[in-house]
Amino acid sequence: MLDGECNPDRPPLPRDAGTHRATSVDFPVCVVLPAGGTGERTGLQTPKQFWSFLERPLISYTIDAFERVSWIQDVVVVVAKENLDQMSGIVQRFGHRKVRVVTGGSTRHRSIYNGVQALAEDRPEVVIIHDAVRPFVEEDFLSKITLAAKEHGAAGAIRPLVSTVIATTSEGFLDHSLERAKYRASETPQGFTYEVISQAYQRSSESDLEFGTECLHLALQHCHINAKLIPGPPTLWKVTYRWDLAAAGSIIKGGSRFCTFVQ
Ligand SMILES: Nc1ccn([C@@H]2O[C@H](COP(=O)(O)OP(=O)(O)OP(=O)(O)O)[C@@H](O)[C@H]2O)c(=O)n1
Ligand SMILES: O=C(CO)[C@H](O)[C@H](O)COP(=O)(O)O
Repeated sequence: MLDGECNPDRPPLPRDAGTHRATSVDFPVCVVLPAGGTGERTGLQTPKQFWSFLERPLISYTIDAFERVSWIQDVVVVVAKENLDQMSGIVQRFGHRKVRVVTGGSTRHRSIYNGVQALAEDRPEVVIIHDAVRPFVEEDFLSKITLAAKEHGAAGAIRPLVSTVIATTSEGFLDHSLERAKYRASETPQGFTYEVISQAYQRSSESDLEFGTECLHLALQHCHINAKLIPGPPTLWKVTYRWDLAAAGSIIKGGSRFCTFVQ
């Protein structure tokens, strides 16, 4: 069994033990973009991935960020059943040529699992998972995540926490607080060998799929893979609230000048 494969009975390898570190992506890579959510936290009717800026929906900008990368083969976009026609229309209208559209599930994990299953015949070396509502990801960072995923089995973007995380009692009082310097926010893109992500999902329980929020955790829990964590740029942030839609619109309309400002 090679490093990066999923063996739940094996203790994790020491990092970098006996592995060959590639410096460019010269193996098959596919992408899963979960876009099956409703965007409840925006308080808007239209799911955020379908909001348009300069007459183009947000999801199309995200797809474009991946289609521009020559070493990415296929992009599986996962959408809710009721948005399948709309998504197919977007693919046609904006000429997306690497995209396959598949039906999502009731939670983010279930949607991603459907996307991973859609790649069963391709069996790419690495699968990148990236929230459809993080449109500003760049090739340089995708390449870091992909190479680390191939080497370690799993890799993910992290950012410093902006606030301290505290636990509350059921009565709404402080229970305890975490030491902020020890923790990071987990973001996307994340990368996995196909073997790891498919096994991790196959071994997931209904409870994992219903309540879990972290693919890297599934790889740890079910495949004993400690993901390599790579600090990412602030532009990876996830469009979550209405305010974030306004910020995304400013970046898109302001072009690269704004991106340079927020780096
Ligand atoms: N059943 C679901 C739920 C979420 N997602 C996707 O997972 C990504 C990150 O999730 P989040 O920001 O939570 O999106 P929503 O679930 O749409 O937002 P909210 O939680 O506010 O409803 C989004 O691209 C979203 O479309 C998905 O593919 N399938
Ligand atoms: O970046 C992530 C790391 O796993 C996910 O985007 C995040 O966990 C999504 O969670 P939610 O759908 O609850 O916002």
